[in-house]
Amino acid sequence: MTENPQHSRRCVALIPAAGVGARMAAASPKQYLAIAGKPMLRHTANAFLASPLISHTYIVVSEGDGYIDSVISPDEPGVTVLRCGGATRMDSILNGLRAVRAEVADGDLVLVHDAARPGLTPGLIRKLIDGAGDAPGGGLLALPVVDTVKSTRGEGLATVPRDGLWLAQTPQMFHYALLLRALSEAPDPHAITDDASAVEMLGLSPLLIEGHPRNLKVTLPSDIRIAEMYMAQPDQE
Ligand SMILES: Nc1ccn([C@@H]2O[C@H](COP(=O)(O)OP(=O)(O)OP(=O)(O)O)[C@@H](O)[C@H]2O)c(=O)n1
Ligand SMILES: C[C@](O)(CO)[C@H](O)COP(=O)(O)O
Repeated sequence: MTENPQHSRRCVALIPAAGVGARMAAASPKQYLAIAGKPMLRHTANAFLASPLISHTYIVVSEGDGYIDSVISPDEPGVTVLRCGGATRMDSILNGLRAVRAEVADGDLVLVHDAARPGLTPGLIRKLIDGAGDAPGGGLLALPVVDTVKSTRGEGLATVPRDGLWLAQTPQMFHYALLLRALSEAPDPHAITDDASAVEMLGLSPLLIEGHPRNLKVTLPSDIRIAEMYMAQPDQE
């Protein structure tokens, strides 16, 4: 039973999981690497399946993906695998949005979340929906920058003032119609690395909701042990 008493709109998850994990340089795509005894993607899907706020979860994988059926059983309730992954993360998300057009209403909230962020919890999902579910520009989990930021973009080394700087996480949550429009109209979708950027290009300002370090994106081999440490502390947030 999905908890949704005060809204007619539903909340659905869309997990882009069609990457190759080049920076991880593993034998399989990183979303299938074992973390605390389970494939990374299983942890990520479980966070949404355990949330009473999420009506359905869609997972976008590459057309020739040979791993997914051993992680998500084809008849598993509450989750649908879409074999429409694209050349980039944004292509995969846009393909996924178009694939579910008949099942998702324009006013439904879509929570786009990286398969590579297995530390997500139902508590963080609720925090995002409660904090930004009614915001016209949607919202995303993010962490304020706590280190000094250096830049080598210009001549020599420069320090970038860190006040007001945040590191974007996912889920990034928007009404279905807005996100579909933003990604479809983005002038150069391959130049943007997150969904909020496309929404910002429409002149909207998604709300930043403080996430948690456990929700890190597992990108490099050194991230695996960090993720496993957090997996050992279930539902810390
Ligand atoms: N064409 C792509 C590229 C990425 N992703 C997904 O987007 C998420 C975040 O991307 P990233 O961490 O960059 O994953 P990869 O692209 O696999 O990693 P790399 O850049 O190291 O190859 C991941 O869950 C990844 O599976 C996707 O669905 N389709
Ligand atoms: C969407 C994201 O996780 C927000 O930080 C990030 O932009 C993904 O970047 P990647 O290069 O596709 O991993």
